[in-house]
Amino acid sequence: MEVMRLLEIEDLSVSIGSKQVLKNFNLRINSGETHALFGPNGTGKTTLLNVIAGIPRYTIDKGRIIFKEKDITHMSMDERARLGIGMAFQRPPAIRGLRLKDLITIINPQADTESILKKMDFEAFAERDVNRGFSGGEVKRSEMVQLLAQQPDLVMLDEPDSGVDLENIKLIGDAINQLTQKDQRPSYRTKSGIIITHFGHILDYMKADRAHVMLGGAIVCSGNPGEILEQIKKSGYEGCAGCACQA
Ligand SMILES: Nc1ncnc2c1ncn2[C@@H]1O[C@H](COP(=O)(O)OP(=O)(O)OP(=O)(O)O)[C@@H](O)[C@H]1O
Repeated sequence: MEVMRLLEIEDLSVSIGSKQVLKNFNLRINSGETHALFGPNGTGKTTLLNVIAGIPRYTIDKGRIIFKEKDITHMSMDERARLGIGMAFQRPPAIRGLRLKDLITIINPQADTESILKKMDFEAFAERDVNRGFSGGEVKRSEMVQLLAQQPDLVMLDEPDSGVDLENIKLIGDAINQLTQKDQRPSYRTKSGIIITHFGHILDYMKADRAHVMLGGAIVCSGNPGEILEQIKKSGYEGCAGCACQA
């Protein structure tokens, strides 16, 4: 079967202010694959996801982002979302005056709001302003609710497990598996994901096909998620840079 390249990042260098964050960054994600991203604080993981989503505060110094065979490097966030890119942010803002159930309808007028809220055990939040006064774990579920409404082809999650309790992490893991079609046979899957996680807790509840270690704004090691986590625990991120994994 032919493998379809969903996302291809080619030799991407990105700065914010005077700081270069991503350096000659390369990554390819095929349709149906879910990748985990590890790396120390400040190494550029969030920057990578923000740049793929199209947040405009960054300067692209060189390189290209190709999504569904289109060069999206300079496309607006809206256009990227319409093309099928969705993201759950690490610290999304509260939106005063917009109820969560109305945001779901804006995201997708055809969305089955009731069943999405039920799936995330979030019915009680439907009438509340988006993320306003939500606890850290509730914000994560609110982000998942929005992604379930959007059903993106590439779902990007920035630390979906941080601050989430043991029961809700299972709900979030189930939702990620649904979004990335892990209930289907691998050859039938078309949806893909990128998940940033520090400790890998979410990986006990969802399936990732591949993982990468980022260091200094580039990928230094790639391979099986479980094996890479073990390697990081054993020899640290720097140890991964010198390991035998395929970079
Ligand atoms: N507005 C800004 N001005 C200057 N530097 C910035 C700005 N925003 C981000 N940075 C820097 O860019 C670098 C990469 O940040 P980024 O948030 O991508 O890292 P990260 O790998 O996601 O870290 P963490 O694991 O802590 O979330 C950091 O050193 C950060 O301080």
